[in-house]
Amino acid sequence: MTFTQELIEKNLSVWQQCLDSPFLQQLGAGTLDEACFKGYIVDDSLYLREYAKVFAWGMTKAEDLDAIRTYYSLLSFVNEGEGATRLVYLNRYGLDDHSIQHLPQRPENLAYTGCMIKAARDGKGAPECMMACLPCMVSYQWIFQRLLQQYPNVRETPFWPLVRDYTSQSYEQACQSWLAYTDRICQDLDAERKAQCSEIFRECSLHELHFWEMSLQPRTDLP
Ligand SMILES: Cc1ncc(CN)c(N)n1
Repeated sequence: MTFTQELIEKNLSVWQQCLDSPFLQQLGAGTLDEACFKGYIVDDSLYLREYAKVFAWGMTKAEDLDAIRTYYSLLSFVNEGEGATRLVYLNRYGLDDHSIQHLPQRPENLAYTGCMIKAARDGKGAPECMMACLPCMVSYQWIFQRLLQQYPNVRETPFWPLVRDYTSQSYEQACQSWLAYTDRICQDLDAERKAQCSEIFRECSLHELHFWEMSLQPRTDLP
């Protein structure tokens, strides 16, 4: 078993709780209150802005071009894929990127991005940076593939563009290459550093769960 397979295995129960969260179950069934979804889209757009900063810290510590290429591919996926989908939803709700920038991240969101940025800023290098950003990318692939199996009719709901982003073959391939890169850079780490990496991955998986739980409440500061 590779290091990342071990990490995923250890955190599957948390990812399963994400999948079982009322927000995602209602999203799959198409019954989710759109006010909650709107709040999620706003918080997630703010989250993705902060997510980019994780790689800014990672870049300052990069020791080779492989690290920079991997950060770049993650960032461009987030910007061109996820960011674009969120913008379509923001527009549907009469909002845009500019009009939400002054809004605060809700506490669970802020705690998550703070944790990722700290891991990349205070960590020794690429392994810590990848640990902070992988649960975000890979848990969504795991969760949304299962959600689509459970609720094939999600295709007929307003939430399909979001689900489609994380269930495409190209997303799966991208996740596989980010995982393979992470396994390569972690293979010679000593036990202590592997344990620290594992802890970052765990914390970020738990933050994912808290983000889904937070999203069941609508934001109260949107027009
Ligand atoms: C909070 C969160 N976690 C994960 C993803 C998927 N990259 C996201 N957009 N937002």
